[in-house]
Amino acid sequence: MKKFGIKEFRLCQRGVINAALEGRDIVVVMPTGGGKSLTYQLPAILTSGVTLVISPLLSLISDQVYHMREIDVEAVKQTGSTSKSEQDAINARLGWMVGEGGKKEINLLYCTPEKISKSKRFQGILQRLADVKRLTRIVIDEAHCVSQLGHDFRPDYQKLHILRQLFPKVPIMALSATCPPLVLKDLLKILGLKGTVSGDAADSTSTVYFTSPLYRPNLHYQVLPKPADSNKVFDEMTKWILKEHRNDSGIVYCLSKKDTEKVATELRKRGNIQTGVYHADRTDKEKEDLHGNWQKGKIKVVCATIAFGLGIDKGDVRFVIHHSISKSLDGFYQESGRAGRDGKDSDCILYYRAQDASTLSTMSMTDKDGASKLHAMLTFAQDLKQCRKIQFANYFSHSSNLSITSWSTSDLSAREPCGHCDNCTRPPDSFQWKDVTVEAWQLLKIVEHVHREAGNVTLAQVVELARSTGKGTFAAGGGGGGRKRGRNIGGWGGKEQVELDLDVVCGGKVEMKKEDVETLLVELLLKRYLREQFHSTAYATIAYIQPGECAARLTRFSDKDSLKDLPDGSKIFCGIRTKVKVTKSTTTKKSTKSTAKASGSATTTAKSSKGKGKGKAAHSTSISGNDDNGPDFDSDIDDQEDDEEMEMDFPAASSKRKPSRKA
Ligand SMILES: Nc1ncnc2c1ncn2[C@@H]1O[C@H](COP(=O)(O)OP(=O)(O)OP(=O)(O)O)[C@@H](O)[C@H]1O
Repeated sequence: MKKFGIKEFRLCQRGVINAALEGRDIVVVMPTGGGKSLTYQLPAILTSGVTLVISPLLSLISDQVYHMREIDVEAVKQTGSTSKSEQDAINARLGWMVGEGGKKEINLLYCTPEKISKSKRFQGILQRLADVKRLTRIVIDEAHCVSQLGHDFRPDYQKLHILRQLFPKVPIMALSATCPPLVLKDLLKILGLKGTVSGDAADSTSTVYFTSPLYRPNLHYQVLPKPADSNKVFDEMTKWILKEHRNDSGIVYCLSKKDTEKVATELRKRGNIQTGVYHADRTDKEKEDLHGNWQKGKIKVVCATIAFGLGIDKGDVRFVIHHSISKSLDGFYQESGRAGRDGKDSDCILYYRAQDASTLSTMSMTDKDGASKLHAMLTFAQDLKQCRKIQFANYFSHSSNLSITSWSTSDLSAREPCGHCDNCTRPPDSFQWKDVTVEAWQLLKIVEHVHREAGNVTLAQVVELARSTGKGTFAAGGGGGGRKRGRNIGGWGGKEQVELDLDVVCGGKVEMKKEDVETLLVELLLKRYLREQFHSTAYATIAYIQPGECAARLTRFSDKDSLKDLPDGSKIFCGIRTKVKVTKSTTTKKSTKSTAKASGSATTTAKSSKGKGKGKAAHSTSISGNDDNGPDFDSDIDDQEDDEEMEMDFPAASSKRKPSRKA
C-alpha cells in the first residue's frame, strides 16, 4: 500500500483484492474514481506471473503504464501503436517468463481489445503463458463496453468472449463504473462468467460481485444560471475559478471543439489561467503533451469536449465545469465524476440556460432515446428544489434499474438530502415557486396560433413574440402542419410574415423576464404541453415548437380569467430565480456571492435558418459531424496497424456515433 501511496482501503477494495488473490472471477462496479485500478494492480505485484489488462483507450493505457513505472511496477503495453522493436522486446520478456525466467518479470501487460481479437501472434504468446500458469488473471476495464445494452458498446469488446474459450482456467476480473442489471446479465453471458454472488456470501465457483455506493459525498453540485452574453459567461467563469480554485486543476467541458478553443483563450486572457485544449481534432502529439503538462501541473484547466476523460488518472481534479448541459444525465454524472477522484472536496458546476435546450435537442434527435435522455438532463438543470443526490438516485434507479440503495452510504440513506448541493443550501428567498398558469396559457395560445397559421417558431422566437409590445410577426407558410398548412406565398417555398396581435391571441404581453419565459417554455416541453418538431435544411437542423399532447388542458380556456378556477393540481408551477444567488465554496466551506443573473442567450450554435424569421431569433443547430460547432465524440481508440492484421477503427458505437451529416 505504501508503494501506491495510500493509507487505507476504500469502499470494497479490500474484498475485491482478497477475491482476486484467491483466483476468483470477479465483477466490480465502483463509481468513477472509486479506486478500481488498485484492485488489480496490488494483486498483480503480490502474485507472480502476468496480469493482462484490457482497456479501451490508448491514453488510458499510457497513463496507467506511466504511473505504474513511476512507482517501479513492471508495466508494459501492447497496442497497435507500440513500435515493432518495443513489441519484440516485450515478447522476448514474455518468452523468458514462459521458460526459465531470469529477467525482470512483467507484472502488468496492458493491451487494447483489438490486440486480443486481431493478433493471432499475441494470442499465441498469451496461450503459452497460460499453459505454464504464468497468465495470472485477465482484467477487463470498462467492461460494460461488451454489451450492446450499455451506453459505450464497442464491437471489439464483444469479441472478448474468446478469452474464456482460449484460457478457461485464467480468472477474469470485469470492472465498470456503470453496469445496470441488464448490462450485467449480458456481460456475464458474453464473457462466459457464472452467475454472481455477493462478496460476503461467495461460494467457491460463482462470480463474485462487488458494488459500491454511487454517491460521492466529496462532490458538490451546483447549477449556475448562464448569462446571455457569452462574454459575461467567461467573466463569471474566470472569477469563479480564480476565487475558488486559483491554483487547482480542473476541467471545463464544452459542447463543441470551437467552444473548447474559445473558452481556453478567454480564461487565459481574462484570468491568466493556464489552460489547455483537448478534442478529437488535436494531434496525438498535442494530446500527449497536454496529458503530460496537466499531470505535471503546467496546465491547470483543460477545456475539452467529451472526448477527454474516460479513464484519465488524475486524482486531484478539484472542479469540473460544464459550459453547457450534457446530452444526458448519465453523461453529466460521468463527466462531472472526474472531479475529486482522490476523495477530497471538489466542485461540479453546470452553467445552464434554458435556451441551450434547443441546441441540445437537435443534436440528440438522432440518438436512441435521445429526447428522453435530454429531458432528464433538463429536468435536473431546471430543478431548484430537490437535492441533487436524490435526483441522481431517482434517475438511475428508474432509467437503469439500479437499486436505490446504490446511493446510500453508511451515514446517509439514498432518500436523505446530501445537505451540501446548491438546492440543499439555497437560501429560501433566492427563488420563488410560482404559479405561472396564466403565463403558460399565454405561451400555449401563441404557439397554437402560430401552428394554426402554418407558421414555424423556435423557442427563441416564441420568447421574442411573447414579450413583444404590440404586434409581433412570424413566418408562415413553412409547412408548420396547422390548418393552413401548405400556404404557398410567392411561389415555391415562399413565406409570408404574419402579424400576431397579443391582445387578441392571449390577452396581452407575457409579463416575465426573458430568461424566465425560456425556463417556462422548457418546463412546458418537459410536461408535454409543448413538443418539438425538427426540420432539416441543407445547413442545419432546427427545432420548432408546437403544441404538445397536453396543450388542450389549458388552451381550451378562451380567456385568462377562466383559469382562476382551476384546481391546484391542474395549475402550472415553476421555480423562478428571484435574486442574486449565494454559492458556497465547497472546497473552502466559505460562502461567496455569484454575480450570475439568470438571463441569457445561447452561446452555442446558432446559424442562419435561411428565411425562418430574422436570423437572430431563429435558433438552429448544425449536427454535421464535420462542422466545427458539432459535438465531438472521438476517442483515442486503437486504430493502428498490427503485426498481422489491421486493427480497424471502432465502428460507430451507439453513444459515440458522430451524428450523420445532413446533406
Ligand atoms: N484507498 C485509496 N486511498 C486513497 N486514494 C486512492 C485509494 N484507492 C485509489 N485511490 C486513488 O483514487 C484515484 C482514482 O482511482 P482509480 O483510477 O483506480 O479510479 P477508477 O475507479 O478506476 O475510476 P475510473 O472509473 O474513472 O477509471 C487515483 O488517484 C488513485 O490513486
